[in-house]
Amino acid sequence: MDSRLNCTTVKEPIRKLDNRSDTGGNRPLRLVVAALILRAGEPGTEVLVCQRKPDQPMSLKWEFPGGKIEPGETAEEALARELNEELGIEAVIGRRVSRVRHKYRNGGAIDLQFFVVEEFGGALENRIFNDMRWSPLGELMQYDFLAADLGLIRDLAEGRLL
Ligand SMILES: Nc1nc2c([nH]c(=O)n2[C@H]2C[C@H](O)[C@@H](COP(=O)(O)OP(=O)(O)OP(=O)(O)O)O2)c(=O)[nH]1
Repeated sequence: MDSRLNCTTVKEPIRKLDNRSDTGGNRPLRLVVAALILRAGEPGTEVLVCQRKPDQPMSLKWEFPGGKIEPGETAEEALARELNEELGIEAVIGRRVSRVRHKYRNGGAIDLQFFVVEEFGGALENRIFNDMRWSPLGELMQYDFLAADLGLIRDLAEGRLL
């Protein structure tokens, strides 16, 4: 009997299981907050969209500014801190409009909450993004957004959320 063959047949399912856990199975859920920063545009509302840098994971994808909640922070505190770090503004965090859970193939699972920001102090400054633009809500589908954002993007573009 060929024991090496047995070894191979036993190993294969184990490798498959390991891959499956890479998709988020046993990694901690990351709590993330992001902002829909709105302004009155012509003819309708515009929202700030940001592009990830070429050297970041999920490079050049578009997202909303924000990041992970740190221990001891509320969602609103975390978002205000991230917006200050990323854009140099003092944001007034408004109502939460959406919450989704998503599993990324290599990055584990995230719990993502979106808040509206209609007021902020200071001048917007791009500190970390590859690009940043004001987009009319109806044009959001033209950007290559992160997968977790796609449901929200569709709702915003079709006027169902705001
Ligand atoms: N800020 C933000 N993050 C988002 C959005 N959609 C979405 O899936 N994410 C994901 C990307 C990241 O995995 C995570 C946010 O983490 P982060 O901003 O603190 O750090 P990061 O991109 O360097 O990610 P990481 O490598 O540290 O996990 O949430 C979004 O609209 N805005």
